[in-house]
Amino acid sequence: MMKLKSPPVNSLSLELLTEFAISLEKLENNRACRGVIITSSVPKIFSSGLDITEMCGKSMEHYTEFWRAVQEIWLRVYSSSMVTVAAVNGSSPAGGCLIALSCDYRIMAENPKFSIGLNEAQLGIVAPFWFKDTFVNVVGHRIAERSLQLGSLHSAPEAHKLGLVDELVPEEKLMEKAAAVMAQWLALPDHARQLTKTMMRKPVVDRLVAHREEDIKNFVTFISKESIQKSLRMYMEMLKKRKS
Ligand SMILES: CCCCCCCC/C=C\CC(=O)SCCNC(=O)CCNC(=O)[C@H](O)C(C)(C)COP(=O)(O)OP(=O)(O)OC[C@H]1O[C@@H](n2cnc3c(N)ncnc32)[C@H](O)[C@@H]1OP(=O)(O)O
Repeated sequence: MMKLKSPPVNSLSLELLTEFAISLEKLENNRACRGVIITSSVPKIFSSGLDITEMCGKSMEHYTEFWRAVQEIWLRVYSSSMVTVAAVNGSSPAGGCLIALSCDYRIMAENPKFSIGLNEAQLGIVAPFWFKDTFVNVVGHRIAERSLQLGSLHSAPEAHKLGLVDELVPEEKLMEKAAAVMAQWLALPDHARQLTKTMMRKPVVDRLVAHREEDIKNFVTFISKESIQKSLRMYMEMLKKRKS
């Protein structure tokens, strides 16, 4: 099991992304480990997505390093040879949702206050093509298009209805259910499951691998624009005001 543990809201900072990638690599290289459940140790939050402070007021070099780390975590989770189950025990916007979408199966706590989705448009930013591809592969084109354009965050019941999460369970049953799903997936021979997963996901993975440097350049150019920096600053202020 891998628990995201970076209070208060599991923002995906460069540090957390790097630790996460190293842990996944260790598990991937351990032949005895055939599956991983990804969850959070922060109450009510799975992950608040990318750490916005990593994308605000920093140097081009920093944005480059940060975006490479975001790409890396997606590549590792999406193309993992292990069975990956997301036990979504709280809200999971944007980058948090991407991690869940990249797993083989998503179980979410049945709490209507928890929300999940790719809300980038609400921040005035655009979800990159590989976020979009991952989303389309889970929910289909029409639902992804509407949800992405509106930057929708869906409540847990709505997310289940849309197919964004596979199952809802009472919060206290989440880990038990995740373990049961894992056992079900692990009952199959690894090689058949792994080859099938690769066949289904390879085109999307290959697309980023082929355009990785271009994608980094696009991100750095986009995020460095003063208009985008202003949108992100305003969004952070809104988050802080909402609190007070
Ligand atoms: C051409 C290529 C273009 C590429 C463009 C870029 C694509 C970028 C892709 C992905 C983007 C992202 O992932 S952006 C992150 C989006 N995340 C969100 O919108 C979530 C924002 N947060 C919330 O809605 C809430 O915080 C919460 C629901 C997650 C939790 O609510 P709660 O009430 O429990 O907590 P607070 O809101 O009080 O937050 C506590 C504390 O954390 C700070 N915070 C929250 N989220 C983030 C974040 N994502 N990054 C950094 N900091 C965050 C919040 O401001 C509070 O800070 P203070 O205690 O200092 O006030």
